[in-house]
Amino acid sequence: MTQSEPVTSTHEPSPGVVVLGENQWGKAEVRLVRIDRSQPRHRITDVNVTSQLRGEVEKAHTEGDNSLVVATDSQKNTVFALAKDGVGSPEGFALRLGEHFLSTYPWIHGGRWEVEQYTWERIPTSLATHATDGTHDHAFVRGGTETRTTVVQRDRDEVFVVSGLTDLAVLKSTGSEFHGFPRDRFTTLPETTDRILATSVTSRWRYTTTALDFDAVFADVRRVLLESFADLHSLALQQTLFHMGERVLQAHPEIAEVKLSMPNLHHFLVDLAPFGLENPNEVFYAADRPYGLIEATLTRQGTTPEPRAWATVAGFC
Ligand SMILES: O=c1[nH]c(=O)c2[nH]c(=O)[nH]c2[nH]1
Repeated sequence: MTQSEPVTSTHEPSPGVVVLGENQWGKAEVRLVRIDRSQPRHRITDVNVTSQLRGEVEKAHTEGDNSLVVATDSQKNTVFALAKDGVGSPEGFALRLGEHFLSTYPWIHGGRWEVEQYTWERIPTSLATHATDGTHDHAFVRGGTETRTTVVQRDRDEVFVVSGLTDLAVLKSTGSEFHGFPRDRFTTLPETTDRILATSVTSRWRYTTTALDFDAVFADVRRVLLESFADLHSLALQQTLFHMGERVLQAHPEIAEVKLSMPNLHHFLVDLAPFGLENPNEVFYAADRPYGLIEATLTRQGTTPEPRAWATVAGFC
């Protein structure tokens, strides 16, 4: 082909029939807040719910036949209606949504339900009328940046549950080294035996059963992640990441795989020498970008991978 030939004229009509592949539909990010006011001491549940269904709906795509399409608006309404009886754990709520849709509609064979949960803590108070433990009965403050997550997927009777957390910000002011790495003509990073180690942990783990107290397991996995981050004298963020994931698998047989994504949030020592000042690891510039990005999947040896559980969970290797 020469440059003067029109490109479109060289194209043959595409052979073959176009068929619909994997598809799902639903309502994304239904922001649901439920207040349990059965006691004077209220309890708040604050979640972001995405419901998506999978079923025999080719004709909706190919012919505009909506007779089998459970409207995304109905899915949103179902999220609110099921919350009337309480939300419970994110995993429990997602499993209930799945059971509701599959038992209501015979042609729906599966789906995906994602729940993010935000934490609220009670505000301290000195009001004797409110306080049972020095905290308010119905006034809350958002707790940190951290979010609890779950993605439940169902394919008929098969259930996959991948839970986790995002944006768990942690920092060690010492107990971290990084040296021994290869040097070439572009290497400028000094070796260090004492640096700040800071990261924002995103982790997801795959459960092998649904017969769990999901809230209790989540709380313990979070504890293990924090303790293992703190405990290890780190020679690299990679070593810290592996230690954290290993401890989770050791503590929780009901978890088959752990994925971790941890940015290395660099803290650079500021050169105060121009001002005639020493800086013995005290004053740092906290850079927000670029950052190192360390990611890994950990499993027990011999574990059968389950790619379907992870297929719609983005952002990990
Ligand atoms: O813990 C670290 N791991 C690396 O791979 C790396 N690379 C780098 O420049 N600093 C660090 N720190």
